[in-house]
Amino acid sequence: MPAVSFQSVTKTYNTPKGPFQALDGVSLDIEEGEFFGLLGPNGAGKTTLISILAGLTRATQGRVLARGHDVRIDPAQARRQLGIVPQELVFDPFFNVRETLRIQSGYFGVKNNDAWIDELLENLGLADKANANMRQLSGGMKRRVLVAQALVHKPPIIVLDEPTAGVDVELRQSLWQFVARLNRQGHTVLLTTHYLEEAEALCRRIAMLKSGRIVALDRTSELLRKGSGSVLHLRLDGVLPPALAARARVTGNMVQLPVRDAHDIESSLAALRAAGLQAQDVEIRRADLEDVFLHLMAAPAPLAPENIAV
Ligand SMILES: Nc1ncnc2c1ncn2[C@@H]1O[C@H](COP(=O)(O)OP(=O)(O)OP(=O)(O)O)[C@@H](O)[C@H]1O
Repeated sequence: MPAVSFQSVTKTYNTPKGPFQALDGVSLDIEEGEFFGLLGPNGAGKTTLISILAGLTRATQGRVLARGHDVRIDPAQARRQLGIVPQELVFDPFFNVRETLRIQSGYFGVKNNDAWIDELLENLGLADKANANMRQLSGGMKRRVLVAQALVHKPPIIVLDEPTAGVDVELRQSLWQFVARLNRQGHTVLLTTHYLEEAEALCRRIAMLKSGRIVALDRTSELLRKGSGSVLHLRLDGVLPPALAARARVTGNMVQLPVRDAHDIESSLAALRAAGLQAQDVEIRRADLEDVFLHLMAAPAPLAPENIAV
């Protein structure tokens, strides 16, 4: 049985301008014990998908199961399987950190949970803040409490929606160490992130969403292998010829050009010379997940579900 199963999930929001389809037939199984990444640009539908899993939003069509429990038919059991770290910081300002975690424990019917609460506080660098009032904490500290809150009932499935947005390097590292440890202990992890290097380092499989559809779903290593091979990095004063500009990523005078092989490198440099341009600081690097991501996001239309390599 998969840890999470999204089955032909569709979501249409009613907006003042009329219906808006945020998800269009998303099907996806996440296996028990997987570290799974959900990537996509702003507005792709990631949070909508997670909100449906969390029971906060209703799918217009389709089914979502958490360890076999339908989030619509059996919401309490489904919710118990999940520890969800939301994107937004929402708290009751009247409690301190320990009280906040005890209340959350009680909500899930977990009693005498102080040993685990202490372990969470320790691992998330919150031990000295246990008695601090929530409103006294910095944004980064509040985010740590959100993570602790999500984990307080030792959920088999941990869902992290952009957990490292606006978080310092120290917390990022300790958070990932802790989540990786929980994953090794058997917890399933579903992560959405804009930090592609995090997804590349942590996730065994990745789904990429674009305009509410899955445009890629594969092992991270396969996505990297199928990606554009290598990338030619160079500095250029001048305007790229149109044929190269169509496939290049340009930031100021830095140009990144996906290349397949030595011949492609040679012909790209020759095209620059022919245009009277002098490339400087030329370097060839292995394509990373960001290159694959940008390549897929630049594609004109998302793939129909039946054309996706699984
Ligand atoms: N309650 C809502 N009513 C109407 N439209 C909505 C609502 N919530 C989300 N949307 C729209 O649905 C689309 C998907 O939004 P969603 O928040 O799921 O994207 P996302 O991939 O999580 O983006 P981000 O990376 O910015 O968080 C967006 O176009 C968004 O504007």
